[in-house]
This record gives sequence, C-alpha cells and structure tokens, in this order.
Amino acid sequence: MEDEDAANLESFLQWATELGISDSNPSTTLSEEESRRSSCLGHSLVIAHFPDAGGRGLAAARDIRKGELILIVPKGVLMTSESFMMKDSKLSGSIKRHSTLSSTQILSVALLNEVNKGKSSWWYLYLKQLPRSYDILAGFNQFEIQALQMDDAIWVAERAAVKAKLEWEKATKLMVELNFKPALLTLPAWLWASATISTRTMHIPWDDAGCLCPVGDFFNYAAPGDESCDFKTLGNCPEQIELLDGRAERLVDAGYDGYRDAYCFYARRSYKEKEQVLLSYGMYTNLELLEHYGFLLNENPNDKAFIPLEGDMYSLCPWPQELLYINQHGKPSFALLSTLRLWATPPNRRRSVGHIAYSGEQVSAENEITVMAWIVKKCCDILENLNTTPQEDKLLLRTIDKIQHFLPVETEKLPPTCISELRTFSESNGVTDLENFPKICMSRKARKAIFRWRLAINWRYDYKRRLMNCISYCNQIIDDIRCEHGSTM
Ligand SMILES: C[S@@+](CC[C@H](N)C(=O)[O-])C[C@H]1O[C@@H](n2cnc3c(N)ncnc32)[C@H](O)[C@@H]1O
Repeated sequence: MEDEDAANLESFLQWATELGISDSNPSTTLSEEESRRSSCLGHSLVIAHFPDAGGRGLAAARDIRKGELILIVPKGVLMTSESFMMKDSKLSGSIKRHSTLSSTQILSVALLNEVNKGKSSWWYLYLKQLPRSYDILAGFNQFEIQALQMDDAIWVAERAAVKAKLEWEKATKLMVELNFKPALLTLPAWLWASATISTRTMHIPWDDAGCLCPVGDFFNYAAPGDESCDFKTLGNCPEQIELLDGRAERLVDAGYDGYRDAYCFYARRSYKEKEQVLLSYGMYTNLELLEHYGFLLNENPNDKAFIPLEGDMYSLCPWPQELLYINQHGKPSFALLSTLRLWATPPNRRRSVGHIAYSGEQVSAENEITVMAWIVKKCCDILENLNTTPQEDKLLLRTIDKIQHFLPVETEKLPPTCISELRTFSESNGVTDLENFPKICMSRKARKAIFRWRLAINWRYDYKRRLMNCISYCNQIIDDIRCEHGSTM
C-alpha cells in the first residue's frame, strides 16, 4: 500500500511538472543540475510528513527568505467550476438547467462528476491524492456532536450537518441526470465532496466556491499572528508587493495573480531547510477550524470562548456579538468588559458614564468588582452544568490515547461520567464489553470515529480551560481592587 501511494505521488508530481507547476521563481537563474530536475518540487519545497502538524505537508528544500515566491500553479491546472465545464460539455449543459444551485454545490457536483469518470478524468492523478475521508463537523454523528457538550458548539455542528444534507438533496436531480454511479449519489459521497471543497479550496476572484489547486493544497495551516508587512524584508521581493491585501499593511501569502495567470505562493516568514512551510488559510477560532477544516490547534492566538449573556446585555453592546468573548489566556475581550461595565451601572447613570465604559476604562472600583464577580459566577455555572469536569476530560483523553495505541483500558480507575461516555461510544461502535475496548481500533471506521470523538473532547477541554483561566483572571482583579481599596469593597 505504501509503495502504491509512493508510486501514485510520483506520477502525480510528474503530471504537475508537465503542466507547469513549479517551485522555482522564473526570474531566478537555476543551476544546470536544477534545470535538469524532472520534478516540479525540489528547488524550494519538498513533500514531507508532519505527524503533529497536519500530516502530509510541504517542507523547505533550502533556507527560504520571507516574501520569496515559492510555488506557482498555472491557471490551466486549477480545478474550478469553469474549468470543469470547459472540459465537459454534458456537465456544462446540465448545470445550466439547474440555475438555483449555489456555486459550492456546482463545484461539488463537478468534482464528483470527475470522480465518476474514473481513470478517464483529466484530473485522475490529482484526484488520487485527495484524502479518502475528512473530520469536519458536517460529518460528525450524533454521539460525536453531543461530545462537544456546549450548546453553541452543538448548534454549529448540527447546522453544518443539516446544511450539507439539504444541499445534497437539492443537487441529487442533477447528479442523476449526469448518470453518477449509485455510490456517488449517496450522502457520504456528497459529504466527501463538500469536505474536499471546504478543506482545500483557495480564493479566486471570479468564483465564490474557490478553486482546487494541485500541489498548492499540500500546504498545512498556521494561524495568522502579527505578521504585518515588513517592507524592508520585502525590498528584495517586489512581486510580493502585488499581493498586499489592498490595505498595504497586510501580507497575503497566497493568491491568484492575473499578471502571471497563475496561483502564486509566497513565504510568509523565513524558513530553515526541512522546516514545514505553512500557509494561513485565514483567521479562525478552534471551533471554526473544526467546522471548516476538521482539526484544532493547541495554541491558537485567534481562539475565542463565548459565554451566554443576558438579553439586556446585548442591547448595550454597540459592537458585533463575535467581539464578546474570552481570549485564549482567559482574559475577557475589550467589548465584553465595556458592555458588562455599562450593564453593571444603574440605568439612570449609563448615559453619563457611557463614554468611559466604551473607551475601555474602569467605571469605578465597585463596578469593576460587580463585573468580575458576574463573569466568575457565569463561568462557574457553565462548568458545573457540563457533563464532565476538565479533569475528567483529561482522563478521557489519556484513555483514548491508550485505546489508539491498543493498550488495555483500566476502566475501574475511571469516574462514572467517563465510563458512561466510554460505554456510549463503544456501544455505538458495536462493542458491548468494555474489556474488549482496544479491539474496536482494528477497523479503519472505528479508528476514524475515535479520532473524531477525541477532537470533540479536545475542543470542550480547551473551552473549559479558557473559562478556568478566566475565573482566575477575574478573581485576581477582585483581590487587587480589594487590596487597593480595603476589604470593605
Ligand atoms: C489544504 S489541506 C493540507 C494538506 C493535507 N495535510 C494533505 O495531506 O493533503 C488541509 C487539511 O490539512 C490538515 N491540516 C492542515 N493544517 C493542519 C494543522 N496545523 N494541524 C492539523 N491538521 C492540519 C487538515 O486536515 C486540513 O483539513
């Protein structure tokens, strides 16, 4: 199987090379040896495996400077609804008769249409490189969704599943017209196609659904941090300036370049040889990464924990609700604090102190204590009402580690909540006897189910840790104020 995968990858890279995909900047003079190279990779990038950071990905083939052009994928190789239709008049004619389908539905049908062609598809070698399954929320079953525990997260997952099913139902007539094989008319096939699009497409200006970009879609993700454009570093890379995101201070590491007629990828920072070269797909919280990409980051600077507020609080907030959150270190956001400070002010004084609250200043020591105490109580209430404590989640994660490594599970040492969740998981995978637990890892399907269950527990554990950090943060502020103003506060 590994030999077969390696052979498939080699054929794919040969195909990509013939079609003009290249990791060399055309304006760079290559050595004779490099010019003879038969692969589109090897000058700037090589395919490598990163078990803890996305699996298959691209590593630096040499030291790379920030801003360097590292990969070019010509327009002709991009898979877009337009390019699919150009190569297939039957598809194009049928799609015209289904004008109510969204651009993403059309791209999903077009992708499945290529899979339906098997070896005769022009993109066959690329299609063989696509993952066989995905872990995005739309594919979670009820048990996996409930394992998220938080109502908001459960709602996001259920919405994703319902949306995918509705889109599939609406596209079925077109897929029947196109004579898809029965297996490709099913919901699992649709979920595969829409997950391929969700996890791998890149933005193009002429189609909202984006494009699939062979080789370019091997880049794994790093969250955008503080990478404002450093013009001094870019001095040697004038082409990068063209990809500044309109506002001239934001560096975009990939984009369609109309001048080159190609998708171009630039290094967002400097890399040492063999380091993984990463791409920022956008700014996402961990729940959004799970929803759209099927993974979580241990350290995500853009992660946010939301807590439900009282109805009258929202009416005092002039900012969008997404700004009312607790950050990854447990600190309430500027908008959340400002809103709560105003809410904790008697209604007849709100007008006069509004400008203080909205500028992010404390209204008074007393007001600050009320706000911090409210947040502490809210976080404690949420934590108490969830099925498991963070410590129990940690135990479950350790237990899952054992299961994944085929080690025996000592259920007698686990608290009842963990046993109950283990039992529900095992029953939903056809094992009634917990002693036999490790055996269920034998099947690929069960391994995937365990992986998704682990993702859900990981997400809720991170959420709870943020709330606990927030409780410590707010209690510390209360203590500091009391210390400063005396314990009567
Ligand atoms: C565009 S693909 C990247 C290439 C992919 N690893 C492959 O083998 O084809 C995006 C997918 O890679 C995985 N991925 C990307 N970045 C990741 C990261 N930092 N941690 C874990 N998984 C990641 C996720 O499964 C995601 O949906």
